[in-house]
Amino acid sequence: MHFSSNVKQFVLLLIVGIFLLLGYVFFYILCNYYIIISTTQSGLILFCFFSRTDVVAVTPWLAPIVWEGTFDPDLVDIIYKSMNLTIATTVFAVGKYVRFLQDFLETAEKHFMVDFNVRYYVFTDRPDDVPSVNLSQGRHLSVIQVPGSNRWQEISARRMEIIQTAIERQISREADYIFCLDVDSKFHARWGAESLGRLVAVIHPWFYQQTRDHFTYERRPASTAYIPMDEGDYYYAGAVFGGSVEDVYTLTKVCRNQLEEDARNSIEAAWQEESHLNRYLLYNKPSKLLSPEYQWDDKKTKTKEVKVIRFSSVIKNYAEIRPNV
Ligand SMILES: CC(=O)N[C@H]1[C@@H](OP(=O)(O)OP(=O)(O)OC[C@H]2O[C@@H](n3ccc(=O)[nH]c3=O)[C@H](O)[C@@H]2O)O[C@H](CO)[C@H](O)[C@@H]1O
Ligand SMILES: [Mn+2]
Repeated sequence: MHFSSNVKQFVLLLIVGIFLLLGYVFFYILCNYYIIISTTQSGLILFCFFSRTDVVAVTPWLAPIVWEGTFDPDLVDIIYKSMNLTIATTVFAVGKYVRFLQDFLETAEKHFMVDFNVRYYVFTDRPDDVPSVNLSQGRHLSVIQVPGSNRWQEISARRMEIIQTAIERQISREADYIFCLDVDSKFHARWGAESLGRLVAVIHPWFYQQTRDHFTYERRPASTAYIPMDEGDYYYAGAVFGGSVEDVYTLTKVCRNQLEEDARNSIEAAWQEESHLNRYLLYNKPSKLLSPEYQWDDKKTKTKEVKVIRFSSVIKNYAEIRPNV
């Protein structure tokens, strides 16, 4: 009798122990892996991948921040490729910046939205100098002539107005999503459908480890791009923004109006359209953020969090390439 009550206690303890162990394993898996079960034409697929603990992968308003290791490229492709989407890509090559087009387009063909319908819209004052690059099936390129300027600040800032007009005239009928990118850049690795969202911005590579007081927002209240010292979420790069064509249309329209209002008041924001973009995104939160993997700078030494550089600005001689200094 005495012996059997000990056995009972032992068995009970064993069961509790097993449950605790299972709970621990379950909790560990929950915290460290994403497990996704998906039904596809070929049946049930189990996706299981390790999550990152060295970077923050979500904003305070619960928008994902896309880092390598926070998504499964195979799953993303299965979901998005069946939708037959078209992605517009705007790129400006005004004046001497046409020289960047070849590398930009050739590397985009290798890495940007591979197997999707892509429409490049190249805005330039030198249409004859646009290189002919072999495009894969489902990919198109339109050249749109725009005026030149003797001020780089104006070329950079006028992009908002020109993109807004191009969306109205053409892009809204031709694409579902849009990315607006700097031309002085190259793709190095996959940039796929994980980047798609309603309103998408990229965290600037020089500021992702900085606190808000170091952000180079426009600080003069006289500008419509003004952000007070105690506000701001991230410092976004002007070289990459995107989203649904509709949402990007609103963004470019608002930024364009604010740039024009500033011009009427003879004030130019510290970083032109980048300042206005930051102001817009403070009050219209992006639904997805891209990590600096999607906008690196070749001048910057790679940091340990950045496992893969997907797109980066090339090193350029500003004095030689820009129309003014
Ligand atoms: C990484 C990043 O966020 N870069 C931003 C930054 O410096 P950046 O040094 O990247 O500016 P930038 O010289 O690349 O100019 C921005 C873009 O404007 C176009 N362009 C410019 C000058 C010219 O003569 N011809 C021409 O076509 C071209 O597409 C270029 O990529 O500040 C700029 C001005 O505010 C923009 O906000 C850029 O996006
Ligand atoms: Mn640039």
